[in-house]
Amino acid sequence: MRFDAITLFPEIFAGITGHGVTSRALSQGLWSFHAWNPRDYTQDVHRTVDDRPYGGGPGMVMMAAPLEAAVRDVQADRERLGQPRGQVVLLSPTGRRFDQSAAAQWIAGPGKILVCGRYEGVDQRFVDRCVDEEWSLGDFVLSGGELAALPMMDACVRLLPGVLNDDQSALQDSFHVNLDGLLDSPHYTRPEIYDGEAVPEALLSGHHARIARWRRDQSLRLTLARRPELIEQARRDGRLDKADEKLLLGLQG
Ligand SMILES: NC(=O)c1ccc(N[C@@H]2CC[C@@H](O)C2)nc1
Repeated sequence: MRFDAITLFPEIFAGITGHGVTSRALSQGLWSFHAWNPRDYTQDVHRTVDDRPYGGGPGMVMMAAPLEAAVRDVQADRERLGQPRGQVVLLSPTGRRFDQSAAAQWIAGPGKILVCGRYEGVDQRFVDRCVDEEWSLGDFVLSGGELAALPMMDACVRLLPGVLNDDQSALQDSFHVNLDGLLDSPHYTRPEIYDGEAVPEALLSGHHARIARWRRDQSLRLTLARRPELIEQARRDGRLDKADEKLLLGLQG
């Protein structure tokens, strides 16, 4: 999977290219990353990438020309390497909401070209001419598209075969956040007694079926309390078994 980022601050991407499982996966060739700075595609001595908004208003807007020139260079680079084109994505609060199923869809494709805006936004003519999709991390405003692109890239890379091996954090079900779309159960590690607080006895039993049942019950309780709609979704998808339904019946009364 190849990710390209059009960004004024390539160093931000060190957050995933330089640390942790995503960094190791990069060095193993499980994915690739290239940053392209619009400032490198300016013609003037001041390397201008932004200007004041027509119609007035606060702040600055990113100009179309440097952004388009960068996107065209990415596409030419992919073509030169015989790689598929890849969709141009603008990170924006007005975009479609990213989630785990979006990550699963993204990794099925050739890899996105992520346009990371700064200031108040980007010239609409660039959007009309070059952008295929707009995606949002959530209903909030960030200082730059990079801060939405990073988590999306991380969620995708973790799903690639070979990135998370079996004994790392629980294998991700490709459709939902944690094991089959329920919220994760609580985690504990040494010491067994922490400031007088013990680890739940089930987890010390060494009885795998009992441990799995305890974790499942914890997930169901937490999901019912915080995200009941995920219970409904699991029920519709037929992912709740009889023991699950029995527990839920007891909780919901
Ligand atoms: N919720 C999000 O995913 C999101 C994405 C981008 C963003 N800010 C950038 C800065 C200027 C404009 O290009 C958009 N804020 C929020």
